[in-house]
Amino acid sequence: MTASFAVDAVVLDIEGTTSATGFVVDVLYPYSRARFGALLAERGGEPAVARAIEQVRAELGDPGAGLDRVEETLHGWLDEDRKATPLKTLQGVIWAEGFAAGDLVAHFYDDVVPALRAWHAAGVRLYVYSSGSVAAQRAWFASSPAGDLLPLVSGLFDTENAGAKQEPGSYRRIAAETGVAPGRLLFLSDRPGELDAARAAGWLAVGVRRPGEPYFEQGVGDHVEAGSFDEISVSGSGSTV
Ligand SMILES: CSCCC(=O)C(=O)COP(=O)(O)O
Ligand SMILES: [Mg+2]
Repeated sequence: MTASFAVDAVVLDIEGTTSATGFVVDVLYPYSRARFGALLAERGGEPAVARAIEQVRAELGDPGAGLDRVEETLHGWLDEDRKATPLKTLQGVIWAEGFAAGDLVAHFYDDVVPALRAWHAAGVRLYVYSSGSVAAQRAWFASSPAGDLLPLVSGLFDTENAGAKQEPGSYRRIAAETGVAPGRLLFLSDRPGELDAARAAGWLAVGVRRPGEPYFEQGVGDHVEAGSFDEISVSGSGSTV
């Protein structure tokens, strides 16, 4: 069954939606875990790293926490898969360098890249909204197995520049930033709480429910659902794909 939408823009979640959670957890997380210690010890003077360290200390309620405690906290958040902004910032720094070095290549489900190309060709703008930092998103889309997908993407949003993904205010902020009316924005995500927040902000939303993903069994609540991007038809300025 295909779900059809007339919209000006599609906003994409990454993990569980365009890409496999298993890849993120099994490949990207260990890559960052092995490098946090050196990043904190050697590059604490860089603005993004310094800000993230301060944010971890603030979360701990301990402004004097040493770097060992900061690193231990990051590892604990990784174990919990907590989408904490400073964790994501530091992962983004590490992953961007891993992608640039050719150590990492992003994962996209097979149905995703053809759909993104078709929607973009139909005049629909594409945005990303992920808990992964903007730096991580940029590197991810630039390093797909199908080549650089960034030319397809009009903008990138994360929990730092837009806010938490389960808050309707974040979606209002993104709508204002893109200049697209809420009813002409379609959000694709695997998480019901995110879909609820987008809908509360007046957006259209589709729950992407892929077998094997962590949220597959739970489902997407009362949202329209799709098993892949092949089941989503989007019409932009003229054509339908
Ligand atoms: C390239 S972003 C890496 C994935 C990640 O760390 C993450 O937290 C993704 O979460 P999402 O909001 O896309 O489900
Ligand atoms: Mg997700």
